[in-house]
Amino acid sequence: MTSKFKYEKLTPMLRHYVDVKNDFKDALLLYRVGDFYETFFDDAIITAKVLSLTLTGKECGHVDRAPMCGVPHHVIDTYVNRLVKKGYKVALCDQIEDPKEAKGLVKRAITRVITPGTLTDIESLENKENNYLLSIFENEFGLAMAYCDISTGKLVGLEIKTLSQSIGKKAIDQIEKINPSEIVLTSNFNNYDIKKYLNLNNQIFINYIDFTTDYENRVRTISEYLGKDNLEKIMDKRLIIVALANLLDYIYKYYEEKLDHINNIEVLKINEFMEVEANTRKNLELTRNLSTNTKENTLISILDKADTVMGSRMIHDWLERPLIDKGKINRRLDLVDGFYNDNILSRNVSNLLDNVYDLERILAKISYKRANARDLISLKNSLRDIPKLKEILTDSTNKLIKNLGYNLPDIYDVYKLIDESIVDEPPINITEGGLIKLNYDEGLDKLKEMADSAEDRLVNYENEQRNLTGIKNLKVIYNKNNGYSIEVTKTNTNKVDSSYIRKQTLKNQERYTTEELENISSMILNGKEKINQLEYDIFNKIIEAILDSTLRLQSLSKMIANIDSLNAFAKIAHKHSYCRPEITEANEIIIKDGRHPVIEINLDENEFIANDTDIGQDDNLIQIITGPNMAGKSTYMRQMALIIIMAQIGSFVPASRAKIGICDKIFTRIGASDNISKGESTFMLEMNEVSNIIKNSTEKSFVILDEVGRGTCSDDGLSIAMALVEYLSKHKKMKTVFATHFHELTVLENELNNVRNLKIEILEENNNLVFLRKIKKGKSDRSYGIEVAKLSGLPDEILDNAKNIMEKLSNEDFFNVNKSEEIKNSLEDIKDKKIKELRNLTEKININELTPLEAMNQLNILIERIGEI
Ligand SMILES: Nc1ncnc2c1ncn2[C@@H]1O[C@H](COP(=O)(O)OP(=O)(O)OP(=O)(O)O)[C@@H](O)[C@H]1O
Repeated sequence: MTSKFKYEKLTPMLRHYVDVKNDFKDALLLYRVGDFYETFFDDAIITAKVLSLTLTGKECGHVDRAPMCGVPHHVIDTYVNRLVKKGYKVALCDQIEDPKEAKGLVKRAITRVITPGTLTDIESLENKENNYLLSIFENEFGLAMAYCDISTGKLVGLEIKTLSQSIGKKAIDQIEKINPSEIVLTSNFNNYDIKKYLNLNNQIFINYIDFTTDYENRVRTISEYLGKDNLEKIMDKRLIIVALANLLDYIYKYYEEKLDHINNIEVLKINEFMEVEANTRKNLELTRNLSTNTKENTLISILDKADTVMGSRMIHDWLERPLIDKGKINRRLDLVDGFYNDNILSRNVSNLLDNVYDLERILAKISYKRANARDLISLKNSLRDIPKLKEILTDSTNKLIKNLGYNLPDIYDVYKLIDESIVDEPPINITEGGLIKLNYDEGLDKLKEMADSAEDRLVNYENEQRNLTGIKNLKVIYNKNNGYSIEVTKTNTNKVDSSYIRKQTLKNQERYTTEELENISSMILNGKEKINQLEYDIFNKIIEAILDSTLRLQSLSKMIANIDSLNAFAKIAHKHSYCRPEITEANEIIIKDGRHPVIEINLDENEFIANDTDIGQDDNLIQIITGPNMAGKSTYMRQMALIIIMAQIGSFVPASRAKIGICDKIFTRIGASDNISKGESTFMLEMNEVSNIIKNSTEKSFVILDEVGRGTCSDDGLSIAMALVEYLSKHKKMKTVFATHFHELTVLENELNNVRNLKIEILEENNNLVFLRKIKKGKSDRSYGIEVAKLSGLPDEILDNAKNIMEKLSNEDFFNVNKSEEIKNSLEDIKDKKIKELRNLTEKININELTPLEAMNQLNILIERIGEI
């Protein structure tokens, strides 16, 4: 508040506003006044600007009016979401007593504080992804994370215990996987790598909370909010206890009541999943496309064919964490197989799931008491077909599918409760009646009967008054401010009865009331008020009853997500002709007719050329791929990695046969996107990544190296690449594919027994290249860079000159003469050619035939051409 407004002189309401604001200085304060949420002073200026609203003013006890802006209460969620998405924290201050009963200023208090991680409005959230609030805690023993999606109730804890120098990197990989919208850190948090990462990713909202050394207090917090069973699960994980307690404290700072749907902590052991580091996830375009940063043309866009949003979120989860346990992978594959082999079942399951809404988020909404009757109807519709789903699954001849059906919890009672109580098309508002069906509550039915008879009385009374006065157009009307009145046109006022009491005079009408009308109207209005209140009470009881079934509903939504995800994998397997991979614990990857799942669907049928892979045995651990630019080297290497990941999340794969030896980690060193903003040069980044691969890979890892060594001059690059392959061959046993334009590397096949050469074939036809895209054993002779550059439309002059220079470079004598002299000569050649062209041009100009304008244009052209020499 600017100093020109003195606190003492403000009106009582604005003084209270300022008091509340002082406790929530970092938030925009929206303050309920009647049917509006209003905001004042500096917050009003910001809010008006961000939301493009009109900035007005309010009398405030000073000469100047206080800056003010407001939004209607029924659309508050939309406005709050917009503010939060722009990076603001918003505090809502509500009226907590009925204004009619208030003596003096209506009591108000903060009821919600909304930040990106605590957003719960279903409409504003990306429904196929979780919206996580993440808490990180680190001490000398390691680092822990606890994260929660308040809009679904998913709560996870994990610990990272590793060498302190690599803890930051590992934590950043997890942050990228979790993709939180908000992070809670303790005030003493000082991990340099993470802080640097968060600074660069400034779209993540950061909150600092006080650090407490009182460990017992942290334990008590968990016990209070999650109960003893959850506490027991993590009793030996002290780091998670602190991170989780901090998270719960933050969540419950603004939710007074216990949130029933946040009731279970899942402990994630990160070494039970395949390690795919952040840059590899990016390079392989698992969930984000490298060029547009959207989901378009990513692996998730292929895999996510779930019918429910819960299924979509589960597929996302699976893709973030591929499995490494053969049994677990096969359990998923067996079920996908079950759906794959029963097309009718798969289609029927899909049709039934299509009617299921976001059960997790509806349940969460019910839990934090923000559900309306329409949400209950969505819940009812989602539950309607569950018995049918159970039936078709248990009817399956496949035992595993049968079990999926048996395990589905029986939830018909919740369906029945909503079906019997809530009208089919209820209003959004839950305080104005019209929610509860007839015959559900005897008391409510009686009140409604009485209200109906009062309404009948009103109709009769209106007729009686018309007869009594002889005024044919006399009407009994109702409006919100004045209640019921008898309305008579001005021309008829002389006919009204003497018992009529004048209430309101309008331009053409006069409005009256009578003792009788007052009686009837109070019967109706009191009746309505009582009905609304009773309906609201009944609605809340229904909510409580549904909340009693929280655990069953949560287990149902998990199972639905699971069934949906497995069935989605079966559907895509059919659609794109994938095969079931054989999972082994051996070290080899054998793929027959493998395809790149994303590139193939962007091409016409059969246009994608399938290729085989055989890697991992003692004699073919390292494969050096040479071939022209554009031939398909990167595509081939990426497709191998994607097929491995797909197999390990339990999906069928784009191939006609695949034997996948489980990989513990996948690393890629692809391309060189500059990282100057992070203070690293392209070459430095390349070397850092290679060094990280060498340090962290095991014999179970799969590594892609794409053109390592190209970030520096060719002699240095080649030397590094060669030394690297030699080192990998002698000291490391991971499966490595290395695409390169250093053809000299292919000599290593003869020298090292685990190195094999592969090439991608092309045809040269009439001076043109035909890409065959077929991988073969052997080495390629040239890169055909100039021919490929020709396809890009580079000017002929450059291409011709490049050929010229290349010929000279390949001439052995070239190294004996001064290189710069050679290049200078070649540049002189170009200069001569240009002078010749200029002379030709001037010879063609006939000055006598040119208009002054044409002469000017010619002059311009000549000046430009001379400038090029
Ligand atoms: N097997 C294939 N079948 C059909 N088209 C393919 C195949 N492989 C690659 N392509 C097409 O060729 C394009 C170039 O492939 P890719 O980027 O893999 O070539 P590259 O050899 O790595 O090239 P460079 O050496 O220039 O990086 C791809 O974008 C794709 O459209």
